[in-house]
Amino acid sequence: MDYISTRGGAPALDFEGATLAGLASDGGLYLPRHWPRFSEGEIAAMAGLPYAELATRVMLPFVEGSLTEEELRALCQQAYGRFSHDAVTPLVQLDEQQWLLELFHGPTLAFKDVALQLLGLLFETFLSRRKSNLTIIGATSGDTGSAAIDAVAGREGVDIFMLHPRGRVSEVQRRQMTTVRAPNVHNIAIEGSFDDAQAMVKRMFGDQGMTSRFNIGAVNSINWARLMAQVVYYFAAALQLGAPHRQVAFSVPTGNFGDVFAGYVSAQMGLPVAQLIVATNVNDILHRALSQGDYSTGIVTPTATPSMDIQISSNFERLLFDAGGRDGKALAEQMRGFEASKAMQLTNTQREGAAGLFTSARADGEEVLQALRWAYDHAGEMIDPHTAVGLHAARTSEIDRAIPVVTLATAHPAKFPEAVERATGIRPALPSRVGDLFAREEAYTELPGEYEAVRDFVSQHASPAA
Ligand SMILES: Cc1ncc(COP(=O)(O)O)c(C=O)c1O
Ligand SMILES: N[C@@H](CCOP(=O)(O)O)C(=O)O
Repeated sequence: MDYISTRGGAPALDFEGATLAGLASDGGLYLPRHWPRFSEGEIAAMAGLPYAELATRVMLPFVEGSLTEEELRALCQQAYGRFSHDAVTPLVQLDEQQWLLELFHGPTLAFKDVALQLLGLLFETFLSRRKSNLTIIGATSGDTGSAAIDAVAGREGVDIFMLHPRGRVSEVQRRQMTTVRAPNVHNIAIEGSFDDAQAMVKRMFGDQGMTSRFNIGAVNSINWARLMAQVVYYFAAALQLGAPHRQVAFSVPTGNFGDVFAGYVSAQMGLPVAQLIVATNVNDILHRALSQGDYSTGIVTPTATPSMDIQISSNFERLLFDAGGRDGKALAEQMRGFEASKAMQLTNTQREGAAGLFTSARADGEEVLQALRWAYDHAGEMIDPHTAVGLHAARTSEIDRAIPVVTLATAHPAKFPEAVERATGIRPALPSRVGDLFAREEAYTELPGEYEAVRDFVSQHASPAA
């Protein structure tokens, strides 16, 4: 399988190359040249498989040429062996139509672990083959940071520099990053929003002064391997609910558009996905883009769902490319316009391509609290506020009653105790597996929201390319 850039100007790479490259050299994002498709019989044969085996079957076509089936299986068994639930991503029923897919049973309590536990192992495998090293530069609104740090802390040949927007992540999220003491982990709090941090990360991939000295790599969902691993749990959920013989809809709390794009990929692979609901908080650029074609940014508003306080959604570019006819040159032009004006209109082809599968909804602060309360009062489930954005969208969307609707439960409620307590009156306790988080000492560097400051810090602390 080879991978092409959404902007048409970078060389095609194999899976190993795309995983280590992170972002394409033309500023685009890598995607498989074509979507592998399973037959109905092949999907039916996946029912009941243990998660690591299902992951092996679903991801195998994507890693062809870079990993053997046995190698992939061994990595999946190792990655998913660290989850605290045997099912890895268990499904919970809320009422006749509504379901939750719990994605927070990994080491750092958010859905990011599902992909990042595997990505850490993929890096290790590929770097040892190449006798090479990697300088990871990442941006986080709270959850990617801790999951990536957990996945690579102490690993040979990898340095990680993780930028978070100062004061805009929850205390649990911050501590999960800043209390990890390993010489290869560098936490940086910058002034500004997640979007500012993400823009600096992308700029570093295009900075020749940096790329000539360091092997820059990505752990954000700009890295294709992240999305590939997230496709698996759509299969896991749909198979339990009767796929391939029954359609299933998903509601996905959305920020950077990575998780919901993984759902789109599952549909391209043959999973009977009836609908993907893109659920946003008041930072609703994606809701406006999908409902009106208007992709124009505003000021990022801080909310009780900080991980989704994002306006520039990296992976939306992947959808615009695929649903818009895979015209890299035209998309590069469109993205250049967007980068200059921070606004663009979707073309008719892009809107029609997306409309087949995607709908969208937006939840304000009060609606988030109401959804949290409903889950607790009605089904006895304590959910986190991001999940509540998804649940609000699921319950207010018009979907045939015969189709189950699965909301992705993207984080453990104890990561956001204030919002949960406000809605339910109960403060959720941290699971014992995160240990003495509040007793540990924190360490991080504060930098202004200026690219040059971050670049100089990375230059001083990273290991030169090997
Ligand atoms: C808890 C939580 N929910 C939802 C999201 C949104 O996911 P995505 O960025 O893949 O759209 C994030 C951050 O990405 C998150 O951390
Ligand atoms: N919500 C994310 C933002 C980064 O998204 P990613 O999926 O592209 O890594 C976070 O928690 O950091």
